[in-house]
Amino acid sequence: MPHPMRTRYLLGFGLATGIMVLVGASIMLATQRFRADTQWVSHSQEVIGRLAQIRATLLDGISTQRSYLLTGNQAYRDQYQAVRPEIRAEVARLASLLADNPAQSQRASRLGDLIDKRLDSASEAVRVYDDAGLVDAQRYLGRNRGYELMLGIQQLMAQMQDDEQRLLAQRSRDSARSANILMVLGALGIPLSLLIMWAIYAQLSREVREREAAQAKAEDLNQDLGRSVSGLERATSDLREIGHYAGLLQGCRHVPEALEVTRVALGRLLPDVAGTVYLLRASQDYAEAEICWGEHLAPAHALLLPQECWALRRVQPHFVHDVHGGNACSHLDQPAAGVAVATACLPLSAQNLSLGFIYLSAPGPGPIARMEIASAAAEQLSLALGNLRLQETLRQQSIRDALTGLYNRRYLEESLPRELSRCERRKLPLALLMLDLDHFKAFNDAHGHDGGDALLAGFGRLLLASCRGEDIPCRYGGEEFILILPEADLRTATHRAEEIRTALEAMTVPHLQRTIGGSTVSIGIALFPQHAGTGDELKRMADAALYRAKRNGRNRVEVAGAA
Ligand SMILES: Nc1nc2c(ncn2[C@@H]2O[C@H](COP(=O)(O)OP(=O)(O)OP(=O)(O)O)[C@@H](O)[C@H]2O)c(=O)[nH]1
Repeated sequence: MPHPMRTRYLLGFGLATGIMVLVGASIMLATQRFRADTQWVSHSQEVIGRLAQIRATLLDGISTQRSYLLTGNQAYRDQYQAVRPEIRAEVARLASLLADNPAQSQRASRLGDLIDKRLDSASEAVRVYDDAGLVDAQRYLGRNRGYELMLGIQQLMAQMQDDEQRLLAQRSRDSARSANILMVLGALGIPLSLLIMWAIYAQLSREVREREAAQAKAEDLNQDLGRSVSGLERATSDLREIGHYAGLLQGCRHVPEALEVTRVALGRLLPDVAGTVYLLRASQDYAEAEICWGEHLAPAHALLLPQECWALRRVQPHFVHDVHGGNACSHLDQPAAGVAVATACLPLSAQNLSLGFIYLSAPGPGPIARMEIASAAAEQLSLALGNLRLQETLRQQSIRDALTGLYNRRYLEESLPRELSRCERRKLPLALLMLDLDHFKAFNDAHGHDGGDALLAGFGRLLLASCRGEDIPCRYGGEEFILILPEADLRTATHRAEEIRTALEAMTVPHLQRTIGGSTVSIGIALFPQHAGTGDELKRMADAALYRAKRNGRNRVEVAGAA
């Protein structure tokens, strides 16, 4: 809490407490005063009561004395005798009650004297009656001042009573005023202190609410910050992953390796997302699923036409939040009803050439999270695939003969020793076929150099078509070719050579709106290790066999050392 605010609250509490203490003290004083006033009221009432009692006792005593004088009944005499001490005691009590009021006290003293005198007179009448009888007693009564004394007593008592009545009225007023003060103090002071307390409480509550709101806001900000920090951490880790992935892609030597690296990287970056990489064939007529990870809720066809995918058609990412909602690519199979599936197709392209796309799917409805990272990965993969294609093209250009598509002589010189040592290690044979088109000069002369090229290209296609994966067909130079058949024995090699020879006989190639053909080939075969142990020797032996085939009439197959 800020310092000025705390001071204000302390002042407020101090004020409220002060008012409460003041009100409490005032109420206490007012109560005491009220009690005192009330006691004075009772006191006055008691004085008035005592006066009435004294009057009644005195009259009773006089009346009893007269009854005795009239009847002579001793009982009246005894009763009268008892009245005097009783009255004296009452007058003494009255005097002690009025001790604090000098005027009334003086009157009480005078009253006592007058009553004494009046009772003395009455007692004297009794004595005369006892001594001389009723007539003397009546005479005495007629002479003495009993009546005046009684009148004086009555007047004095009336004065005292009036004075006490006045005091009573005064004290009642004081008492009422005290009660009013009490009421006012209670009615104003307590609500005022309660009001101050309530104001402080309201202010405190408001501040508590404001502080809670500020705290909640701070917590929200904290959470936002936490989210930002974890987002940043995630982004940093994603960048690291993407960087690592790009580095691995750069190191890949061929496409399958790049695809495997992609499978692992995207599987880690998008853990709940299934994916497939499709690559377009070189002819661009079909896209084929090359590698996949996870389980697609909306499976896609393994082979599809480019127009079946929106991403391939528009060369733009295509996102679908729920395949049931429309706009899904037609290469997708519909998932079960009620199962929402989100999909994304991210195109792969490099050097303005469409290479394929990445298909991703996840439980929907979408969008699939972290698509920016998938797009970054797709870009990296596009670059890598573009580079690998370029490298492959360059490599092919460096090892292939442009006219026939066969391996060139340089590749032959590199691969023949390698294949020989591989077969040697595995104790397997290797056949080398040397092939030379017959009368090619005459063919050139008949159909022109372009016609000769068309025949060479056609023969290249024929050789490639007849080869297995491990065979190495090469254009050795001009119209001369070498075919390496690893693991082939004499029988296989001869059979393959015959197949090629007969196939060429039947082969025609289109040239200048007509077909030309009818060419033949002579083939010499040499076998490792049967005929030679090195590549050069093997070529020499095959060349010798070829020479023999030419010499023996061409369009035939000869085996080294068979002459
Ligand atoms: N069109 C074309 N002709 C080529 C090419 N390379 C070599 N030649 C020709 O191939 C012919 C080879 O002729 P020769 O070596 O005399 O052999 P041949 O005519 O086939 O006769 P035999 O081998 O004895 O059957 C030459 O006329 C070369 O000019 C090429 O790339 N294209």
